Amino acid sequence: MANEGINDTPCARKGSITRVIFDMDGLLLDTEKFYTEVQEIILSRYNKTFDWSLKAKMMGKKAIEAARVFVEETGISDSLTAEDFLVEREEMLQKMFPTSDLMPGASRLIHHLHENGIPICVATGTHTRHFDLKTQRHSELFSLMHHIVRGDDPEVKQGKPSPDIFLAAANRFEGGPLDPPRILVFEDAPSGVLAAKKAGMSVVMVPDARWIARIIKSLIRYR
Ligand SMILES: O=P(O)(O)OC[C@H](O)CO
Ligand SMILES: [Mg+2]
Repeated sequence: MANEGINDTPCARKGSITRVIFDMDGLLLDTEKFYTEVQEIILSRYNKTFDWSLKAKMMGKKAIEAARVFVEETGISDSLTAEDFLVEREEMLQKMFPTSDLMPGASRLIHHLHENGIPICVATGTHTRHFDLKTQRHSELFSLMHHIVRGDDPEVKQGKPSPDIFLAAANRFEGGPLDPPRILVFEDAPSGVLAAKKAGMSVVMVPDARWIARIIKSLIRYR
């Protein structure tokens, strides 16, 4: 009777939810902390700090898109190109990604939906090589997905907040064209929420509690 539970949610007012799309980094896998750590290390070299507003602009994007935001927003693009930034962080990330843990509740929710016959998939901005490193300890869970769309998929011309990835993910479910509001997206990133809304889908944002704490602290500081 899982359908009743889903249909009761406020975001399903326009009709019952029939499909679910999951974001991956920071939503199913606790991998956003790796990007944060590496970017803090690199920025400290330039005596700059990595804050939530910059993090929010980078999350969910394709690697090169996020890299351009990083060097331009921090004003270091004269010293470090987006391409060199990617090369520099790669060595650190490659060691971290295979240790990726699941986010709390991710396994339970995926198993619940799968056992109740709700078609589920993943739409992640991450490219295939990083996807393979991040998921190598979680292949059983990801095998429950009907399909997985990654950032280097040819149909994903632009990363989030473009709706490309969610439209591609929706089209790959069986059963023909779907009514977008009846597709529920779970996202952690502001750009991902915007992408899902642009695709006309229902969306639940699950922000990382560690960033919420930082946002609240920064607000208190400026009161
Ligand atoms: O949040 P995702 O799964 O779209 O991943 C995007 C990047 O790889 C990390 O921000
Ligand atoms: Mg994410």
